[in-house]
Amino acid sequence: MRLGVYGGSFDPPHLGHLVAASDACEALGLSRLLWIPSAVHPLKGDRVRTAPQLRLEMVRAAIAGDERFQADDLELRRAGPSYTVDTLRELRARHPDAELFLLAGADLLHELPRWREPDEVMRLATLAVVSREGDALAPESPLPAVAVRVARVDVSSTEVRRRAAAGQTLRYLVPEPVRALIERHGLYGGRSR
Ligand SMILES: Nc1ncnc2c1ncn2[C@@H]1O[C@H](COP(=O)(O)OP(=O)(O)OP(=O)(O)O)[C@@H](O)[C@H]1O
Ligand SMILES: O=C(O)c1ccc[n+]([C@@H]2O[C@H](COP(=O)([O-])O)[C@@H](O)[C@H]2O)c1
Repeated sequence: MRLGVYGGSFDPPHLGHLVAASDACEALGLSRLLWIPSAVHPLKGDRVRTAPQLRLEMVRAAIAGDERFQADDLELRRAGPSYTVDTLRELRARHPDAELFLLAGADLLHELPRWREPDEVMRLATLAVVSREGDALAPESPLPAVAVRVARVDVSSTEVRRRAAAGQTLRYLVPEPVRALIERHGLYGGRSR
């Protein structure tokens, strides 16, 4: 089985994540893609404010109905920072025969050497670097990785949070059930519609 691993803060999940995940599934021929919200981000730490359980709930709402996608709370069940190497070890133990693909945006490529045990991360999984159409070609990377071309959807969680705080609509940037959760819980300090 070719198993994809998509980790992130997902604060909140948005259409950019969904299009990238869907295109990567097709391009890599994945049987399944696990969406894994981080509990404590190893580098951002407490800067991710929204409660992990709520981010998990938003991920579940975002991917509902797509049988290729599955949310996994394994990082939420672990204490301490959510190191990717620990996640991959756990998945390797759970699926000894699976080939693991770690999806990462091109923006993560330069910070990867600062991750915990980057060599082990690269041994446990094939790094699949998601780059969007129109991106400048990635600078020469010393890391072995496959490049996955995905459609460009220029949305970020930062932009969604900014709009929510400003009371602007989030329609068409996040899936409708995610928008409803943001509204219901009054997330990001605004009255988004
Ligand atoms: N619009 C997008 N298209 C494709 N991939 C994306 C997009 N936005 C984020 N990603 C990728 O999704 C993964 C998880 O990202 P994350 O949850 O931090 O979202 P983000 O939008 O980058 O958040 P923030 O704006 O808070 O930094 C990362 O690998 C990131 O590169
Ligand atoms: O393992 C590490 O040291 C490490 C350091 C930084 C980020 N990560 C993981 O990278 C994924 C994407 O992070 P981000 O910054 O896009 O939210 C997320 O699953 C993080 O837990 C992992």
